[in-house]
Amino acid sequence: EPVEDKRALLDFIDNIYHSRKLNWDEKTSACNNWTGITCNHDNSRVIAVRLPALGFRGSIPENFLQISRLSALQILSLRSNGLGGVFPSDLLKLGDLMVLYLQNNNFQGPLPLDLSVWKNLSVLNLSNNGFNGSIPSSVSNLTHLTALNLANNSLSGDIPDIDIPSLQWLDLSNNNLSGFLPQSLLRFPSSSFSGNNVSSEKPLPPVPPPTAAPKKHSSKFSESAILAIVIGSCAVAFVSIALLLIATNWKKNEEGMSKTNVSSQKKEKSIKRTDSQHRDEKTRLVFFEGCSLAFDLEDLLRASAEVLGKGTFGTTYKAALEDATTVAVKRLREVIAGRKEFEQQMEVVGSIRHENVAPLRAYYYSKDEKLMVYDYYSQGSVSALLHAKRGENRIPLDWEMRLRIATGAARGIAHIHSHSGGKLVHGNLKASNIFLNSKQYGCVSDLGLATLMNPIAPRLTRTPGYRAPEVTDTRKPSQASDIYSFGVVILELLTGKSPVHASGREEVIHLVRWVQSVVREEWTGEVFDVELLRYPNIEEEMVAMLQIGMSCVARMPGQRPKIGDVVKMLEEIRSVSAGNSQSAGTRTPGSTPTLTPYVAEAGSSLGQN
Ligand SMILES: Nc1ncnc2c1ncn2[C@@H]1O[C@H](COP(=O)(O)OP(=O)(O)OP(=O)(O)O)[C@@H](O)[C@H]1O
Repeated sequence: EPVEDKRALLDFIDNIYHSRKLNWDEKTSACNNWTGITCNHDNSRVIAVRLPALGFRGSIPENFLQISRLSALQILSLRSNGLGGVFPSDLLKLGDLMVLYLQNNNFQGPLPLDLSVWKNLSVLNLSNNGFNGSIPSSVSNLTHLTALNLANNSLSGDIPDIDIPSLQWLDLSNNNLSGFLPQSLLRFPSSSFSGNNVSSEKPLPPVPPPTAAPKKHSSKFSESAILAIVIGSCAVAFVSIALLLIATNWKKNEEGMSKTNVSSQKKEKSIKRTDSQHRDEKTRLVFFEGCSLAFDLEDLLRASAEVLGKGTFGTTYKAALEDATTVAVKRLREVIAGRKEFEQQMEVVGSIRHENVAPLRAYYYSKDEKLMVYDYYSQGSVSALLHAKRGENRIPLDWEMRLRIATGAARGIAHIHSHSGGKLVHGNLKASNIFLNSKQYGCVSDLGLATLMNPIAPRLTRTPGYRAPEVTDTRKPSQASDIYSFGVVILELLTGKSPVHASGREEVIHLVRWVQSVVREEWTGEVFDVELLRYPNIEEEMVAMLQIGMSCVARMPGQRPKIGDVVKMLEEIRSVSAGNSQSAGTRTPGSTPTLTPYVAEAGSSLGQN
């Protein structure tokens, strides 16, 4: 047990107001039981203290770090608390510190003049406080710094020449800084300095791009590329520790246990000591794009991880990263694929960049844990947008939006279907896997997992109604079955009904069969969502979309259109009607396009049911 470290922590917590209770008890093991505490491999020292958003008030007790107490600390997070007072000078005793998060507090006064004690510091985030005075020039002595965030303070004066080649992420915005930008900082985007009075106009020779800059896009992953990205730009040890801890933490939460996984701590230690050849399998967190550098995932996830829902393939969590970014982390269950196959598939999925496909940002694979990290879509999925109950902050989806959702999603699917030599299949299309991109077009997510999963086990949780009739537990999804599932989504957008839903008479209705039978009875108008009836002159467009949806759900895979044709047909809906827009208001009754071919097909497929 790290007796002195434990004492220091208890002194700290006893002398500061905090609104959230901690389970720190003198009699229990700090290394194994205490929230927010991580120890080294033999539990002799505390190496990380993460206490975000605990409702601390007041200033950090002075001198709580007497000689040698907590001196092995590498990670300290006290972010998002109400801590005030001047910069806690005790922290300058922590010579091993690598990550310091004090953002979102009420600290005041100047920054310490001499920062050079932090010779290993990699991430420093002091943003959103009330620090004033100038930025100490000793910042340049932090030669291992990769991320520096001093945004939203009251810092003034000139910006010092922070010539640190390892620095990849810098934010000094919204202070009172002035003067000229030093040459060493011209490589950072202007947003790093916005909200100040600094000028970069001084004529200066151009600076070559930094050699240690993160690789922005990486679609091909050699071992060394993965390492370069992860170690070079992301402070790998922290992120991997973080993931290990999230993993154990989530497990803990689920199992109601509160035991820290000591063996993973041992692994974490070995990760830091070893190089690529000896990399433990648990270090494999792979980012697909230059990652945000202050990415202390564990710290942030633990503060605000929230379950978004359970799906076929696992549970998805919402997690806040660094204050502004939020990600969705999908924790996969029932993966039957081996490591190699899994990684290969992730590489394929992660290399897809298209505005209508939700980008996979990172993944993590270990024997016990498989995670996928996506952007978080705050508007929620199309399923949520369509089916949320009235009053639940629901914005009704107007017709334009439904058209954009269908068109965008179809373009995304077309991109997926053209990938990998035309062999890639989405495999899990449904409204809860379609989101809105920044242009408010549909954007498909969650692709390419079907081949990695146990086809039998997830049956219980599979959302019914989207699966093409030919897809069975032994027959894997195909591009044609994607088209069927997408057809169901189109029908869902048109009818506002879930693919399988209870009718008033407690009867289960299958959307596809219901639409087919209504159309066959020539009551076409009855299928459309009542919410759409308030928009004038859209019947023609709705009927055109219904025809597309119905062709996609044809019973025989060979009869379904290819996605390229679906995209074209969807795009034509608008361009045709845009051309007609003048006459639309004076359209004569009876000019609605006929449904005859689809009625015939619907009839025959119903017959086969
Ligand atoms: N990136 C994201 N942003 C916002 N919400 C998301 C994100 N990814 C998933 N969700 C939501 O979280 C919930 C759970 O998603 P998840 O993908 O785990 O299950 P699902 O979509 O219901 O089923 P499946 O596992 O078959 O995809 C769903 O409501 C989904 O819309």
